[in-house]
Amino acid sequence: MAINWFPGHMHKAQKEIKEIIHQIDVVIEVCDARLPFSSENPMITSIRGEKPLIKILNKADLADPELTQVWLDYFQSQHNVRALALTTEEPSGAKQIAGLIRKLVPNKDETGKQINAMIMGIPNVGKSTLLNTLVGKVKAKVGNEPAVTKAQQRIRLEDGLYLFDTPGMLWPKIANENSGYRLAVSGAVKDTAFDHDEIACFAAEYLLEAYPQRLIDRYQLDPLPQQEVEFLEEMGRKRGAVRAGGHVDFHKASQILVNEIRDKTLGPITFETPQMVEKEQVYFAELQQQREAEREARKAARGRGRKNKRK
Ligand SMILES: Nc1nc2c(ncn2[C@@H]2O[C@H](COP(=O)(O)OP(=O)(O)OP(=O)(O)O)[C@@H](O)[C@H]2O)c(=O)[nH]1
Repeated sequence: MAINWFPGHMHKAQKEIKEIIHQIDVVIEVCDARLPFSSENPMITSIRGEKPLIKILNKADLADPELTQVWLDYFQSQHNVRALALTTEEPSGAKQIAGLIRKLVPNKDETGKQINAMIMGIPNVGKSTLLNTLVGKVKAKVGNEPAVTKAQQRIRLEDGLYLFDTPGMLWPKIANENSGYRLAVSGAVKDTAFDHDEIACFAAEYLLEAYPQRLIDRYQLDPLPQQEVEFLEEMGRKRGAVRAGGHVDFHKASQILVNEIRDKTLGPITFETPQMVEKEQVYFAELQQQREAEREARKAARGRGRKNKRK
C-alpha cells in the first residue's frame, strides 16, 4: 500500500527545519497515540540525536491505555527523550509540556536566555488543536503577542519559554508498508484512494489477534472465525450486509468494520507495539536489501547482454 507523498514537500520541509534547528533547544513531536511509530516523521531520527525530544502521544482518548503506557515507557527509556500522553482538547497539557521542557533544558533560562521549542508532526495528529490550546492560554496571559501567523508562528508558553510551529508539511513513515495500512485503518491519513476491503482485511487480522473479545462482544460471533476473510463474511452476514441471492456484500462489511474502528465503537485501540514494529523494521530492511540486490543483478545481466550483442 502506497501513501502518496511528494518529494517536493519533503525537500521543502527538510530545508525549512534545517534553517531553524540551530535556534531550537528542544523538539516536541506530536504523534498519534494509536500508532506512535507509524505516525512519526522519519526525520525525527536524525534530530533525536541532536536535540532533546518530547514525544507527545496525542489523541490518547482513542488509544488503548495499557499500550499507551507501554509506549511511554519505551520512549522514556531512550536517551534525551521524555514522553507524554495527551488529549489535546484538555487544556492541562500546556503546564505538563512546560514542565518537561524545563526538565530537558534545565539551566538555560537561569542564565537569562529564552528556551525555544519546536513543535512538529505529520498532518492530522492534532498539532493545531494543541497549539490553539496553548495560544489560548498565552493570549490570556501576555496580551498582544502575535499569535497566529502562517509563516513561522512563535508563541510564548511561559516566561522565557517559546514555541515555534512546525515549518512545512511533514510526511509519515512510508518505507514500512504496514505503517501505511495502520495509518489508513485508524483514519490518521485522510486518503480516499485507500481500498476499504484491503485495509479491512489488514485490520481484521490484527483485531483477531489483539482484541478478539471485543469482536465477539460487538458482532456476537462465538466461536470467532480465525481467518480475516471468514470473519468479515460472518460479521457482514450478522450485520445485514447481504446482497440479493444471499451473498455477503464484502465491501459493505469492510466499510462497517473500518467505520466502527474509527468512530471508537470497538473501543480504544492501539495498532502497534514497540515489539511488533522492531520486528517489522528488521523484516523491511532485509526486504529492501534483497530488492536492491535483485535490481543490481538485473542491471548486471542487462550489461552482459549488451556486451554479447556487440561481439
Ligand atoms: N479524539 C481526539 N481528536 C483530536 C485530538 N486532538 C485533535 N483531534 C482531532 O484531530 C483532527 C486533526 O486535528 P488538527 O489539530 O487539525 O491536526 P494537525 O496536526 O494540525 O493537522 P494538519 O493541519 O493537517 O497538520 C481534528 O478533527 C481534531 O479535532 C484528541 O486529543 N483526541
